[in-house]
Amino acid sequence: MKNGEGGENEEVVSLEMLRKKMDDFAKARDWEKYHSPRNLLLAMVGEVGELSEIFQWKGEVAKGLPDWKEEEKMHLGEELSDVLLYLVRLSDSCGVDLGKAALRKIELNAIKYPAIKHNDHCVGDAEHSSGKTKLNEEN
Ligand SMILES: Nc1ccn([C@H]2C[C@H](O)[C@@H](COP(=O)(O)OP(=O)(O)OP(=O)(O)O)O2)c(=O)n1
Repeated sequence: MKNGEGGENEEVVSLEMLRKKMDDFAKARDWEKYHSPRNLLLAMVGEVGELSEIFQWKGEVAKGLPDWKEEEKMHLGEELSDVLLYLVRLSDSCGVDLGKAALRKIELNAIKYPAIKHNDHCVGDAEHSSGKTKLNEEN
């Protein structure tokens, strides 16, 4: 079922749900011994490579990928999922609560990069404007 379609089988996907499913998956195959932090990191980087290959040589692509075939989007979803699942598993294997860590990081980002008031001509405090912020403003 697609997101937003409704229906009684629709579940909200949480990081905790993915963490538990990956744990069950590894236990059921006796793969816990292979799921060390280093192995999981390398596996995730490999999947980032596979994800990159999908975009390789295509040039810039429009947001929402309107020109892509359904099967290409399905493949993209699979590679994005591989990266996410290994990241979730890596975090678990390191004893890091990924959801909590990510929320905290968003708060830290907001302090480091204060929001710009709407209708302001000033693009932000020069002290806080990083190269990245300036690049985004130009796009
Ligand atoms: N030791 C392993 C092997 C696989 N997986 C899980 C996590 C990933 O979601 C997916 C990765 O499987 P593959 O290594 O078969 O990679 P792909 O699905 O990308 O297949 P391929 O590389 O053939 O395209 O399976 C895992 O948890 N632990």
